[in-house]
Amino acid sequence: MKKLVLLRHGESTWNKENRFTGWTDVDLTPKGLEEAKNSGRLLRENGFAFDVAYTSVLKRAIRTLWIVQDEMDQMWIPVNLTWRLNERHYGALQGLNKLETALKYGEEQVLIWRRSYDVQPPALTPEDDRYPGFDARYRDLASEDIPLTECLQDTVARFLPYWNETIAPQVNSGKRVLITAHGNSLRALVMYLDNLSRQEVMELNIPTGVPLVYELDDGMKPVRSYYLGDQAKIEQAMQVVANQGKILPQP
Ligand SMILES: O=C(O)[C@H](O)COP(=O)(O)O
Repeated sequence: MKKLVLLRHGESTWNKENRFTGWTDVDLTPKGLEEAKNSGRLLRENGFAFDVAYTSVLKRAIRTLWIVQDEMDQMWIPVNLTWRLNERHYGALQGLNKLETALKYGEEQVLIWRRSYDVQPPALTPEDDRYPGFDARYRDLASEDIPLTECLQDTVARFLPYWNETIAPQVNSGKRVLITAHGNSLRALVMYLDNLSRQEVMELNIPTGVPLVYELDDGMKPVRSYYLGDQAKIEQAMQVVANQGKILPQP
């Protein structure tokens, strides 16, 4: 049986402030650091070990990986960083508070921006300070690969070739692979692995800092997938993610 572990980074400062983040390079909060440490501990206690790891070029995912490696005493494994695992680019929404955006544009519109498969959020202009083309880490990208905004379909389109050409062959050859990435880049992968419809993927919310284990057969088809940890708490954490763009009655 082939095994693959997916891990969304721990809570970031902008997760805590409920802001659309996308490619903004924010760091982990103390709670996020703790979630990363806990993930590493859970993986170690459950007998996991890795041969190779993949992550994005954003520090919340990179730091989560470092903490997991440290906790597992596996600082030595090869680590590959790729922009193709970055969070979905949230366009001109990046930096805005999700609740304030729902109050301004309506919950329905925010749900469409967050979870529809093929509706892009409003785009940045290339003059915007937030345009990734100004950032040294993307200087070798072709300009058509640098997003101004992305819907999930765009994220699937930039990530899947990397999965097929680089990560999947490693998993297929029996290497134990860890991917630390982001809510929506991981939704793109889960959609592909579990063959989810556009409708089904709308309901998929991945919590921060909880390892998601996939067991795959020889044809790379998932036989089973499960989160490691307290299942009731994980359900709650998924609901928290789902609720981020909702206008909820005050308790
Ligand atoms: O980029 C972000 O804001 C988050 O990492 C993911 O956000 P979402 O759950 O609102 O898509």
